[in-house]
Amino acid sequence: MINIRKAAIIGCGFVGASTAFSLVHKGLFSELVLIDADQKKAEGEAMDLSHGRPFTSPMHIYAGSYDDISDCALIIITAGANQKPGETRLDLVHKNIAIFKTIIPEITKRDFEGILLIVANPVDILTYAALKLSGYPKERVLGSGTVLDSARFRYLLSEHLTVDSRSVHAYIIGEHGDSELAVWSSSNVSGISINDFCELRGHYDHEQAMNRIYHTVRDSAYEIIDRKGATYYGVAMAVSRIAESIIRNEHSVLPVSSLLNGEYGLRDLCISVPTIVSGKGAEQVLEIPLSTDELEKLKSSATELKEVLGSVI
Ligand SMILES: NC(=O)C1=CN([C@@H]2O[C@H](COP(=O)(O)OP(=O)(O)OC[C@H]3O[C@@H](n4cnc5c(N)ncnc54)[C@H](O)[C@@H]3O)[C@@H](O)[C@H]2O)C=CC1
Ligand SMILES: CC(=O)C(=O)O
Repeated sequence: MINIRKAAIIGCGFVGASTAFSLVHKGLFSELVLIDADQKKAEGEAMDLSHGRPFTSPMHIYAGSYDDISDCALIIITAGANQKPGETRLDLVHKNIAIFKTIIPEITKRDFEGILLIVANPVDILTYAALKLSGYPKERVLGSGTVLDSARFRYLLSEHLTVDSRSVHAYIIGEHGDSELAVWSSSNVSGISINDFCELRGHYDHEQAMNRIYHTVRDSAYEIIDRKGATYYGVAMAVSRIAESIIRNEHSVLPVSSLLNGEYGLRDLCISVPTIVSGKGAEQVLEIPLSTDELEKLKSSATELKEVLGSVI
């Protein structure tokens, strides 16, 4: 039986703890299980978060074990090494696949019937690994993908254009990593194409602005890691947004990472493209219109991921 009000977070480091904090504020769940290889860390986070309970909706937060997860509606996996300055996400693959090989069998041993949401990096590779290791139907395993990157993109566009970022509709797709791409061809502000809106706001040097914004988005994690050692607040908010769409069965379109089955001419890998996210998980991958150049970039991003998959799975 699934308890729709119950979730677990596996990995209570910077990202796991910040995700828990964000979920507490959303009030989506009434029970949150925290699991970490370092049990004391999970206990400390559960205590700290619980002390804020008088200020939020009632929620039982505790450090638990895998025996507590079987009735969860959602399990979020943030366990794994993070990037050190100069490391790419793909550099983490061997360490974090080894960690997933211990975590996923613990989950499948229990009668878990909910959704697995992967956040640890490299998220596209680990989402694929979780799918294969679990044997779950493809909808039930998704990665946070480029939801964070797309939020960074919308934020930077909103700053450039002095407009509310919620009115900016634009996606980063592909790998959550160095080969990701911006879908400029359909980017718009409330239906007005991005270049037209730029001109409305007095910006005419499209090429230069597009290059600057794309590179800033793509390199955001490196810039943050260089300054404070890790990124966690942005991703925590992205993850709780995905959780919200799952738990409230919202059918929101979010660029999560999930298994492609021929869409965009790609198959047998997990990569981010706009997807309907509902109580079923990654319910339907959408094929949005792409320019020839964007489709080529998506395919080359997929080729990079396939090469890594070939070396580890
Ligand atoms: N997808 C995304 O957009 C983002 C992903 N990340 C990724 O999230 C992951 C976590 O990052 P941080 O929280 O900064 O790292 P961290 O080092 O602060 O936390 C990792 C936690 O995982 C735990 N852990 C390790 N092995 C475990 C196991 N077998 N079972 C349970 N817990 C285990 C550790 O004890 C630690 O508490 C990294 O892979 C990082 O690259 C980080 C930011 C954004
Ligand atoms: C670390 C990471 O994946 C990010 O902040 O995008």
